[in-house]
Amino acid sequence: MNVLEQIITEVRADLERRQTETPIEKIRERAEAARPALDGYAALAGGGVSVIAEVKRASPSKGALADIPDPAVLAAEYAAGGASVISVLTEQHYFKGSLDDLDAVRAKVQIPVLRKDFVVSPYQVLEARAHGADLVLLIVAALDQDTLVSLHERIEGLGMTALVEVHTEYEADRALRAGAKVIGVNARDLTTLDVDRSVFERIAPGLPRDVVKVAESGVRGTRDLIRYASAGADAVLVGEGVVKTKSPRDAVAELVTAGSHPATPRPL
Ligand SMILES: O=P(O)(O)OC[C@@H](O)[C@@H](O)c1c[nH]c2ccccc12
Repeated sequence: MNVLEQIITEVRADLERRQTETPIEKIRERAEAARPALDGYAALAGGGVSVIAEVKRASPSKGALADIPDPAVLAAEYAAGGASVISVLTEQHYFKGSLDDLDAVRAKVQIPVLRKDFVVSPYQVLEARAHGADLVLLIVAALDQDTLVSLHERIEGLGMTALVEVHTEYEADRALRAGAKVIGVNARDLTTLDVDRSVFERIAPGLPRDVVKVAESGVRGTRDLIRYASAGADAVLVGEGVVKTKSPRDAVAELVTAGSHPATPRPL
């Protein structure tokens, strides 16, 4: 089994436990009672390169990254630094996240929040909405085409935005066929965990204009952001590069500034 398959195996076991504890009807009720989702597409499509800042305690490639005793405090720092969206990892074994983290962040910030997990079932989509998510990650490599299409429909049907993650041209084609309007190109291969930033440069130019293009992984500073921006990125998703800094707010602000359009010259 590769890393992605290992993670998915545990995610399915966790999911089964939650499903026996809380029936889907209950989660559906909570999803319907939640405040309507914010517009994730609009948040990312705005001028310049938007920054999605991630609450990430650990990863399978790096192990522990940051303690993050209070994810709400970190998310507020990101928002103050100018992040457009906050990404919250909710996978518990490899990333040390939880739905409690999602709740805490949701209660704190006014900007859209992404549920970052290995979503394989409609139950997880309803859960995301019930916990206030505005965007949900779908990883093409983890899903067959029919499941991808149906999960994508459910996300959009609940008023949320799907961030559809790809790593190859073939996966990008599958994402487009599923109707993806926001596509994340992950520089990290989830089966080997290797990072290759040129993957974005290969795939992004082939995507339609109106698709929001998100460069995921490998942004360590403004140089990486500028490289992704010149290859057509509308947004970057940053985890390690912002969780590990002394001031996450300043780190995000620096990226936001580097990604903003050069000021239009004033007419004399
Ligand atoms: O920490 P980085 O290199 O900035 O990466 C962030 C993000 O792209 C990464 O966390 C990620 C991208 N796709 C995922 C899917 C599942 C879990 C995590 C991810």
